[in-house]
Amino acid sequence: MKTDIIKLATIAEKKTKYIVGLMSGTSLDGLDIALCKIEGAGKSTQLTVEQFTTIEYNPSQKQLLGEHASKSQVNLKTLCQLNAWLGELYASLINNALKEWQVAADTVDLIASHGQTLYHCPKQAFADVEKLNSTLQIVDGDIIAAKTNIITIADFRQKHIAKGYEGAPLVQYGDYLLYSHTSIDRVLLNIGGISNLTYLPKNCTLTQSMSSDLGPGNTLVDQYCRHVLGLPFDENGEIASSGKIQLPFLEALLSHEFFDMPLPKSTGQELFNQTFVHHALDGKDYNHEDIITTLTEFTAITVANAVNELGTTELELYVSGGGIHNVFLMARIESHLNNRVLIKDFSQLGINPDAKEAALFALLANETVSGGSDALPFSMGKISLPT
Ligand SMILES: Nc1ncnc2c1ncn2[C@@H]1O[C@H](COP(=O)(O)OP(=O)(O)OP(=O)(O)O)[C@@H](O)[C@H]1O
Ligand SMILES: CC(=O)N[C@H]1[C@@H]2OC[C@@H](O2)[C@@H](O)[C@@H]1O[C@H](C)C(=O)O
Repeated sequence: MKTDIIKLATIAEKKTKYIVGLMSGTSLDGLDIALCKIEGAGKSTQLTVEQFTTIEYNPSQKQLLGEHASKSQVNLKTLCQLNAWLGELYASLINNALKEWQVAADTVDLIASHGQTLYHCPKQAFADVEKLNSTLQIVDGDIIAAKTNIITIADFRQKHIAKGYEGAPLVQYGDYLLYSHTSIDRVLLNIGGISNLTYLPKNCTLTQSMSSDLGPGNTLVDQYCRHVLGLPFDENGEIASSGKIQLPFLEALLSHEFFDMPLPKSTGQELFNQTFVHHALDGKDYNHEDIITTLTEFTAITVANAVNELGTTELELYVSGGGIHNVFLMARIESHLNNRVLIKDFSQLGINPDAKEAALFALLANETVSGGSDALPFSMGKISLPT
């Protein structure tokens, strides 16, 4: 036991660390594994993604996760089993990836595990939750640590809650440390299941930067494709390109009170789901294409509105997340930005956009172990030891 603590103290002093970051997002598509080389800490951090893979969940795994994610009622027994089973699954996927990359486990300093969000409950969006923000990510760090023999830091969002925030987005910290610029205003947009952005005004401090969720990214189209059309998603936005925008439906979607709340805020599929779409449809019988086109336009408008409301005229906008592959969505965002903002691919910042979120958690683990309070105001994540 003490040897693990001494090892952790040695790791904390290392100038260069190898940290495996893990992320499984709200799309429930698979586990992202990023082996990151991290030099330094705080504002002098340099992060390189050395290896990256996404291991897609198989259909029965997706179904099991889907049955528990964002549901107000679940089977408690299977939830309990899921927590342990995901730990076993993650550990075996990490061990396999390291083997494939020919990386010895004892050269990896830490694993940083986000876990699977099952429920996200910020108090400002839930009338029945008067006093507390709460969020729940499962996958037990002890199982990952014991089965990989690597010290694991997991469950990053609870400290954010404990410090009075909503538990999300956490991306602000990584974006600020890695990408803030002395003379350029930057916006880093991520379009995953839920969309979010980080605003980094030129030469900003952490408190002058801001991250917020913006609303549904791909999740409503994904859910419609999956449940109604039997497709995983709208490949390249082809269905959206073939339909018409239905204005009454669009207006009903945009009338959700989340969009009246000021930034920063956070959300999830607890609010933006099939039931929300059903209410917005209000019994109208549009064809599938029109529904998908309108849902995609809804995402484009909410994203572009948030960027426009920042009030910055000259900025660099970098985009990551699976939504970048949706050609129709990206064209509509550009159009709602009045084509005055140059949209850049996140890879121009030197990182594979698909690896960005997994790398963020590697960076947060690095701060927890080696950071000073001059960089981030508090540590995040709980430490699990292998022995
Ligand atoms: N070729 C493609 N064409 C259109 N959409 C795509 C394509 N590839 C991925 N996507 C979209 O991207 C989604 C996955 O995005 P991503 O992996 O960024 O989400 P996530 O990380 O799970 O979500 P979050 O960031 O909310 O946690 C898919 O579900 C799909 O909607
Ligand atoms: C509760 C939760 O898991 N939120 C995720 C989700 O996926 C995107 C958006 O909603 C974001 O707020 C967050 O993830 C990113 C990585 C974050 O915390 O910055």
